[in-house]
Amino acid sequence: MKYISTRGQAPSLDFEQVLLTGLAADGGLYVPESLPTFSSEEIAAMAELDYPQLALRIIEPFVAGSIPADDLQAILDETYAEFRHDAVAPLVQLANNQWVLELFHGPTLAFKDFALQLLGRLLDYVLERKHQKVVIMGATSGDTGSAAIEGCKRCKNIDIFILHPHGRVSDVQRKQMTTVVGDNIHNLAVQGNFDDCQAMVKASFNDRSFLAGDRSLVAVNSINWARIMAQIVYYFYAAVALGAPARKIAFSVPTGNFGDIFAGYLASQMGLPVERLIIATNRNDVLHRVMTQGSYGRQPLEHSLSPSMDITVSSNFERLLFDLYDRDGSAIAGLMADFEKGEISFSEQAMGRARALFSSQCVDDAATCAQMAETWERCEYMLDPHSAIGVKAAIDAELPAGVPVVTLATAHPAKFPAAVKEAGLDDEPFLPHHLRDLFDRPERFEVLPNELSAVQSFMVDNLNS
Ligand SMILES: Cc1ncc(COP(=O)(O)O)c(C=O)c1O
Ligand SMILES: N[C@@H](CCOP(=O)(O)O)C(=O)O
Repeated sequence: MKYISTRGQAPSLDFEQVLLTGLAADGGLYVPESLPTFSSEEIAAMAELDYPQLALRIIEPFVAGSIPADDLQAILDETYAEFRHDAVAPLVQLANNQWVLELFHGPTLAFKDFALQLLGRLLDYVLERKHQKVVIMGATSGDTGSAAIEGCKRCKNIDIFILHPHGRVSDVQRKQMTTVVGDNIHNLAVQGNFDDCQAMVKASFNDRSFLAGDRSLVAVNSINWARIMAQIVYYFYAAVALGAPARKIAFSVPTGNFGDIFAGYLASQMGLPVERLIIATNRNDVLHRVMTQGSYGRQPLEHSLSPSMDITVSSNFERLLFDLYDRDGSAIAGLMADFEKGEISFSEQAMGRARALFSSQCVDDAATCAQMAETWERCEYMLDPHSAIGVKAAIDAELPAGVPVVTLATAHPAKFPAAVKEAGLDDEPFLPHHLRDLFDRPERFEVLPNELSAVQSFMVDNLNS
């Protein structure tokens, strides 16, 4: 399997190379040159597989040539054995044709664990064999950071630097990152917002010269292809459990960086019968504006009750654009250059293609709280604010009668106790046992100004030899 850049000017890479990088040299994002596809019979047969077996079935074609299937299965078994639910990603029914797919049973209580606990192990496997050390740089609005640290903390060939917006992640999210102590783990609280942190990460990938020596810079954000790849699996898992391929399934996906929903798009391109992908945003609604107005522009970032989705530059949207524009790298390079200068508009043809599969909804904080309260009162089911945005969008979506809609429940409510309180729920969310003493653990993090040079100097000064 070869991977090519969305901007058409970078060398193509194999899986091992794409795992060990971030942005392509031309500033684009790597995508597979072609996708594996599954027939209806093959999809029906997936019902027999448990989660790690299904993961092998979906992931193996993307990895082929880099990691032998037996080794990959062992890595997948170990990764998902760590989850706290036998089904790994259980489905819960909230109402007729309304389901949630609980993606928060991993060690750090968010869907990021599905990809990042695997990514850590894949990196460890590859780096050990290559006797290579790398530097990881990642930006987080709260969840990627802890999942990446948890996934990589055992890898002695990695130094990991995670940038989070100072004071803008929940206390639980911050503690989950900053209480993991190790010489190779560095938490940087940047005096800016998530967009600032993500821009610094991208700038560092675009010019890696600040890292003297031969250490490669590796991404843990969803700009790394392996992140997206791992997230395709649970779309198949949920859809098959609800009767695919004999019937179509819709998904509602709380969206920020467009990584999770892009994985759903890929599942549909690989043969899964998907009726609709609902882009559910908080009031940072750049993607909802794309769908309703056909234009994409920068907006001031607003802080909301769903902080992990406080994002206004949605990285992976470029990967979808690449397909919407017939995989024309120079068209994408042109669009992204214009986006740097201001608002861009998309062609009628591109928007028509997008609207054939995607719809969107923006859910503000008041509606988020109302949905959390309604679901709690009706089924005693506690949603986290991000998942509540997905459920609200699922309920409001106009779908053909009888089509089940699955909302991806992307985080555990105990990560966001303030939002649960604000929603007026008469119960508290409890952290699972392994995190019960989280607030007693000592923290370590560095507060840095919102300046690239300060962040890069910190990284260089704190690299382990
Ligand atoms: C809890 C939670 N839900 C939803 C999202 C949105 O996912 P994505 O960025 O892949 O669109 C994120 C992170 O961005 C998240 O942390
Ligand atoms: N919500 C994310 C933001 C980063 O997105 P990613 O999927 O590109 O890593 C977070 O919690 O950090």
